[in-house]
Amino acid sequence: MAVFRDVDKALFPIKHISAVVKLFTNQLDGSTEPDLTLLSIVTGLIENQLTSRSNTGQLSDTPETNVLPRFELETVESLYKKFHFTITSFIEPNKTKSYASRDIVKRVSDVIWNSLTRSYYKDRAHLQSLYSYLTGSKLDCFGVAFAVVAGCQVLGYDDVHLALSEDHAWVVFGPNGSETAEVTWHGKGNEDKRGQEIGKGVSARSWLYVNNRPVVCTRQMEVAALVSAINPSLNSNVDATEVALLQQELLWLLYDLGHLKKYPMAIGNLGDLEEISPKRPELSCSTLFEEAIESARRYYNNQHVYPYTYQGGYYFRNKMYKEAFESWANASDVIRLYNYSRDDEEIYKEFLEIANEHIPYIMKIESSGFEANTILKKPECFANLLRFYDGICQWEEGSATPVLHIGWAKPLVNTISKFDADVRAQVNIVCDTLEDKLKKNGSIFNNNNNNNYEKESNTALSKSVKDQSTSNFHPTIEALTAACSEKI
Ligand SMILES: FC(F)(F)Cc1cc2c(N3CCN(c4nnc(C(F)(F)F)s4)CC3)ncnc2s1
Repeated sequence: MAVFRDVDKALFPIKHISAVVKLFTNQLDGSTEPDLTLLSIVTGLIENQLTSRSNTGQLSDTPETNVLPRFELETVESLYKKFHFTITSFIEPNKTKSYASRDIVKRVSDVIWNSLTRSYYKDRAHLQSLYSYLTGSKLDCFGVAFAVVAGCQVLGYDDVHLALSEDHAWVVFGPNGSETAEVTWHGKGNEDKRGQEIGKGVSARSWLYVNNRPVVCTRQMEVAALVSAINPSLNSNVDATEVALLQQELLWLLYDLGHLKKYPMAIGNLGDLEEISPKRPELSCSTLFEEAIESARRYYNNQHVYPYTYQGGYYFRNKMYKEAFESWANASDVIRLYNYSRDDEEIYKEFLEIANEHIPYIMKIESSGFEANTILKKPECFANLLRFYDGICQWEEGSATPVLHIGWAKPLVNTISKFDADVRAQVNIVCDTLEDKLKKNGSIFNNNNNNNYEKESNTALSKSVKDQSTSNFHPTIEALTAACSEKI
């Protein structure tokens, strides 16, 4: 069995974060494939020891934060052997160096699936690593997919890779990763689709499958995924500083090696950590959020929402409200081309919180004080808000499941009415006539497949609000702005 290389064994017993960074550096030096099983056990062991109630007292009094409790090689080795035995006792290794088959992938998924604890709280923290699987027989949705890929690596199927959307994970395999397979569950109360191909049904247009633009991982990006999945939370208010520091150091290592280039969420995670405790002043967290957006635009056809909500959240926390509106409007421009489905709850909650918590909070602040430079006087803020709401309306259009309900309307109208008439008047809303739309989008009769022609229509509002740009507002937004202008 592939035991550990001497250069890695020499780092044990691990007592310091720098030893873990060294282990990852060795594993990522390009001499062999990084060992997903080894790295997931080590990070899981550290995370679980430092975030479980048992030893919160021990470490907090050490002066420097990088000290860890001793992690022995034997502990890691015995867990490694246990995983190796679990997988190879059910499935024969790939002696012929062939591609994995759907049957093999499904059987590895079954080994993991059938060895999990019968029923447990799936959304709990710290259930993402092989340490959790091997010591507690518990994994979360991401953890099952990761374990399947690690299991296939143990068997010698190096064509099986992790594919990641913003809220789901599956695997690709075969020549050029041309085959896809579900290997884990998603959400609550949904029948799992393990073994099936990805996104053939109505789910094809749902955000959950990001219009078939997932992050398809290399082995090194799978290491980035396990590092991103490290969860430093001790409880909902406190993080274990050593775990957060370890995650940040490992993300910088992966960033410097170029393994985050095509992984927007990992760059966003690093941006969040840098905002809390900057390690690289020359690379500000706002630059990292911009890089995440650039990556999503360049490699994923701008079909991902989170890069914009990472950036919007940063601006909001730092009271940069005008910039936050622009990020959120850009996030909305992504979601407008999707059809909302029941699997998209996570992103629905994200937009709901922005529309019904963050924006009303900003309106309250901006309209209470004597803010000389208030955003209520800025037409581009009004324009970006309309673009934000318009995207959500268009998201709903042609979807089987409604998005908006009365709870959305009150904050929406409240927000729009906070802008003075003269400010609103500066936003040119020139709507196409129907024949213009026909010319631009082809026959209206092809919209029987749930308004696809509306899905293609581009809202030109993103252009400067001053020029005579045309825009295709959703009727709701058009009516609302018309109602406002009547009030002038
Ligand atoms: F595999 C699944 F199913 F878990 C889907 C994935 C999620 C995720 C992630 N996340 C999810 C999004 N996430 C966000 N944190 N803040 C976010 C924002 F709202 F501020 F944008 S989004 C935390 C990290 N970070 C790295 N990789 C992945 S792969």
